[in-house]
Amino acid sequence: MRFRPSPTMTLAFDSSLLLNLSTLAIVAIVGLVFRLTLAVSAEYRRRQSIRNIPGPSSSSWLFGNLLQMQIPWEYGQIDLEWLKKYGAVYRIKGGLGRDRLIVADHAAIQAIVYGEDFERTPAREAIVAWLFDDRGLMAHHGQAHRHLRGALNTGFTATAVRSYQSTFETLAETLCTTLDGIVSQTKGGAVVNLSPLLNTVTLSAISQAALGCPVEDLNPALVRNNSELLELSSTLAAGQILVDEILNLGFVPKWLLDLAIKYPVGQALKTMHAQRYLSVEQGREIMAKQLKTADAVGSVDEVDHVYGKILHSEILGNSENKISLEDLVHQTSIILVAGQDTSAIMLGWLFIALSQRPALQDALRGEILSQAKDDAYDHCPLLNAIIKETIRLWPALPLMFHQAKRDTILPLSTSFKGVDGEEIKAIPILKGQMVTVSTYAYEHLESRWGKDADEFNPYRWLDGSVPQGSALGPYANLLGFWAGPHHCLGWRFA
Ligand code: HEM
Repeated sequence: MRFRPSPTMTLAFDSSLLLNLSTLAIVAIVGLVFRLTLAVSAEYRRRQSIRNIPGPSSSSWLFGNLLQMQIPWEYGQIDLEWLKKYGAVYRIKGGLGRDRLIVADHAAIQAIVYGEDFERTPAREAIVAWLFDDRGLMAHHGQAHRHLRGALNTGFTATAVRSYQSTFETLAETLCTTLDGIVSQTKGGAVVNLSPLLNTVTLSAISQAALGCPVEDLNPALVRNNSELLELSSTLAAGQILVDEILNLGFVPKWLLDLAIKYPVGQALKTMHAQRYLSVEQGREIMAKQLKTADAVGSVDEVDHVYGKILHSEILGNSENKISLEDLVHQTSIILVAGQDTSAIMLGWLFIALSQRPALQDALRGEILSQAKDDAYDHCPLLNAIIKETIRLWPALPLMFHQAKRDTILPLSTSFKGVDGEEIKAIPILKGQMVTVSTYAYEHLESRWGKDADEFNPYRWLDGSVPQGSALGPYANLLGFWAGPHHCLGWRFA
C-alpha cells in the first residue's frame, strides 16, 4: 500500500536535528584529532627508541627513502649500497614521515619470523585479503592457518611432488622443441626472449600439476587477468607506495577495505577483484569435473596433481586435517599468483647466469646428460648448487614488510656501533614500529657467505664453505622461499 499524507498533516523543520548533526560532526572531528595526536606522539616515541641506529637521510616527508628502495633503477642496487655502508641493520625514512628499520641480521630475522611479536604491515595484510580473500591460506593465522596448511600440504609433500615429475618433463620437452624450432630457422644461432616462454611453461605447470586442469581449459579471461595482475605487481608506482603508507597508518577499518574490493575503483583494485572472482569460479569448475570421475580413483597415489591429491585424500578419508571443498576452491588464486611468476622469474635469472658462463653451462649439460632419466634431479649436485645460488642471489620478494605487535627487544647476531659510537647489542622496539626484512641484503651478507657474497658462485655449495645450522628458510637455509609458519608451501614443487 502506498503512503498517502493525510489532509491534516503539516511538515515542520526540527532544528534540534541540525544541532544533533553538528554535535556528531564535532565529536567525530575531536575523535579524529585525538587519534591523530596519539598516533603522532606514538611515532615520536618510536623514533626516539631507534634514533641511535644509523641510516641514510631523506628530504622527502611524503616518501622518505621508499622510492629509492622500492623503485630502484636496478634490482637490489640500493639494498647493497646501504648494506655495505650501514651494516645488517639500519634506519630509513618511510612514507608520511615515519621511521623504518631495515633488517638483514640472522637473529633479528629469526625473532621476526618465529616469534609472536611481529605481524605483516596493514598494507600487506590488505593486499592479501583483496587478492586471495579471507579464505585464502595467506589470510589465515595461528591454529586456523596450521589446520588449512596441513590439509593443503597433502599435495606438496616430497612424495606427492615426485608424482608430478612426468608433467614437468613433458613441459620441459615441449619448451626444448620450441627453442630447437626457433634456432633451426636461423644459421648461426638465435637471440630468443625466454621470458614469455618461461611464463607460458610455468603457467602450464601450475595449471596441470597443481590445479589438475590442462592450461588450454583455463578460462581465457582468468589467464588474461592473471598476466595483467603480474604486470601490475612488477611495475610499482609512487602512487601505490603512498596508498600503502596510508593503509599502514592502521586507520582504515576492515569494512572499508572489504567495500573497496567489492566495488573497486582504479585499475589495480579492478584487476584484483576480477582475479579473486574468476579464480574461485575456475576452482569450482575444476572441482566439479574432478568429482565426476572421483569414483574411478582408488588411491591418492593414482592422482598426479595437487588439487586431486587433496580432494581424494578427503574423499578416501586419509586426511587428518579436514578441508571443505569450498575452502580448497578458494586457494586457486594464491596457487596461480604465488606459483607462476615467482618460478618464471627464478628460471629467468638462472638462464641469465648460465648464458654469461659458457664453461658452467657445459659442465651442467655434461652432468645432466650423464644421468639416467629417473631420479636425475637428486643425482645432479651441480644443478642443485646452481638452483640454490640463483635463489640466494635473486630472491623473488627482496623486501618483507612487518610491524611490531607489541613493545619488544630485537636480538642481534652481530652487534654494531650506534650514531653516538656506543655498541648496540639488541634493539628496543615499540609497538607499531615498522620493520622490513631485506631478504636481498641477508643473502648478500659477507659475514654469512664470505667475501665473494655478491658473486654467482654455485661451487660454494659443493666445497663445504656454506655455513650450516640455525636454519631460517625451508630450503638450504635460504630466505627466497621465506621462513616460519608462512614460508612457501610450494617450494618443493618450484
Ligand atoms: C621459485 C619459485 C617460488 C618462490 C621464490 C616462492 C616464494 C614464496 C615466498 C617468498 C612466499 C612468502 C610470501 C609472503 O609471506 O608474503 C611464498 C608463499 C607461498 N607460496 Fe611460494 N614461491 C615459489 C613457488 C611457489 C609455487 C610453485 C607454489 C604452488 C604451486 C607456491 C605456493 C605458495 C603459497 C600457497 C604460499 C603461501 C604460504 C602461507 O601463507 O602459508 N609457491 N612463496
